[in-house]
Amino acid sequence: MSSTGTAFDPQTLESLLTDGGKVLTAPDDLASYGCDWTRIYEPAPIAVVLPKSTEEVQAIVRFANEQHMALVPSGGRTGLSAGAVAANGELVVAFDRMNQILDFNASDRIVQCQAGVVTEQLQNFAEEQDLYYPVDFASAGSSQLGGNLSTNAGGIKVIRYGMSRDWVAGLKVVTGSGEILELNRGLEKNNTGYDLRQLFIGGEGTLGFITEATMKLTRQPTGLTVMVLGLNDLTNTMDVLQAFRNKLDLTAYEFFSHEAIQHVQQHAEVQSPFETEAPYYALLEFEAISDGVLEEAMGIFEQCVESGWVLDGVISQSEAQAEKLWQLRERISESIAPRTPYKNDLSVRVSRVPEFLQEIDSVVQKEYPDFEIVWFGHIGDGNLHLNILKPEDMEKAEFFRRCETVNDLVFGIVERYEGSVSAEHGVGMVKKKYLGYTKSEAEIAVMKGIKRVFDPNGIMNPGKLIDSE
Ligand SMILES: O=C(O)CC[C@@H](O)C(=O)O
Ligand SMILES: [Zn+2]
Repeated sequence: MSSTGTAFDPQTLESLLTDGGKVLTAPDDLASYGCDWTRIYEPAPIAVVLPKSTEEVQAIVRFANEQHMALVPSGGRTGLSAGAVAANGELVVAFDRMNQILDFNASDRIVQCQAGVVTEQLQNFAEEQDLYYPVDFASAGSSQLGGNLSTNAGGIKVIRYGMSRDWVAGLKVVTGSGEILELNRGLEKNNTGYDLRQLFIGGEGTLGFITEATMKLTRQPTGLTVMVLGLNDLTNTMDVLQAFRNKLDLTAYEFFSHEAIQHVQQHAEVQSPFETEAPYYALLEFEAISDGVLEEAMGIFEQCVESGWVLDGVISQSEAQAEKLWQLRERISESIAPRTPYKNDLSVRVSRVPEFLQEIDSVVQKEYPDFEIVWFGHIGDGNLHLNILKPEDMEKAEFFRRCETVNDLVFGIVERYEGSVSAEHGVGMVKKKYLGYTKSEAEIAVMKGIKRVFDPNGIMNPGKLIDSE
């Protein structure tokens, strides 16, 4: 289903919004609410509806079923796989007005949020309670919880804290058939059969929409200290990771190329970490809870230099310095955005990263001799972001066509290494046709069966993740 079956009347829809939600139809609103950060597809929604409550979402879903109308959920619109793009006359359900923190329980250490709560809002709330919400990424200032959960967002602290999924104590959802389900209700232990909450996390809104989430919080980290190391070889990154990981609990282990830093520096005032120029860099973070931990870290650093893996390094002496060093990594994506990058978000098991990296790198060097390649990623989780930048004088369509001709080679390697074609960005429209490189036919058939149970009329975010038939 791609568009409304009968003539759509915004007023009829608005009359169902009894808690103060509203409907927008102005061209500017359609353009901004109908797309995400992918910019591949032209937004073309029929309207945008901004509900205020779960009951209003339920009314919208029931209305859409009656009208045979497709719905697309919209959060902070920071997605990179076109999971929240409305390009086919759909009704966008935007969660901006469902942005309340509803409840907090200090002894359970859980906080109940509406789906439109912004990641940073939750992080700040946790801090006010002297606690910590550890899922973090560069788009934390605009991404919303509902979108984070629908894509099971990861980010820069996964090595220590896991993905969004690991922090969900409960969910309230409206299914595609218009039922409200309350899943898990904040329980730590609940072995009563299928955990339906997990289907909605990473489900990209194809089964139903998350309207509320009860999130776990943890203790705040102390003495976070950042090291940036210059490396002379891609594969040394893993030797360095192992050396540090054997002795320290890292809270992050990221890597990026010299080209990535150059883009950040052209885009913003961010200093080089040190004078020695290195082809690749690793950024690692740990809690320096004592002088002993710092000494240990310095000792490992020296060993890495002696082994010839590390060319130079810097360690933060204050929170402000740590934040500056993080900018080198966190601002990469925004700095290359104007070059309309073709994105790959690949993962393999950590032990297989060195070989995998080398194979992918040699295919990429051979197949894209005239394109600029930017490597970076959460390498401590086996997650690589490979961005191919569009030459300024090439048409967008021609550029994407050329990049797609190499996909079978790249994803063929991913398949051989039993990796994933989408580590943390979801599938959406962009990666849908490549799902078979990571999931078997039997798995995809089961997914389609599940979709039919929750969304019998196929109105929930159609065309994303899997096809209904
Ligand atoms: O732009 C990208 O390819 C990655 C974006 C984000 O996941 C990051 O790690 O910065
Ligand atoms: Zn990432």
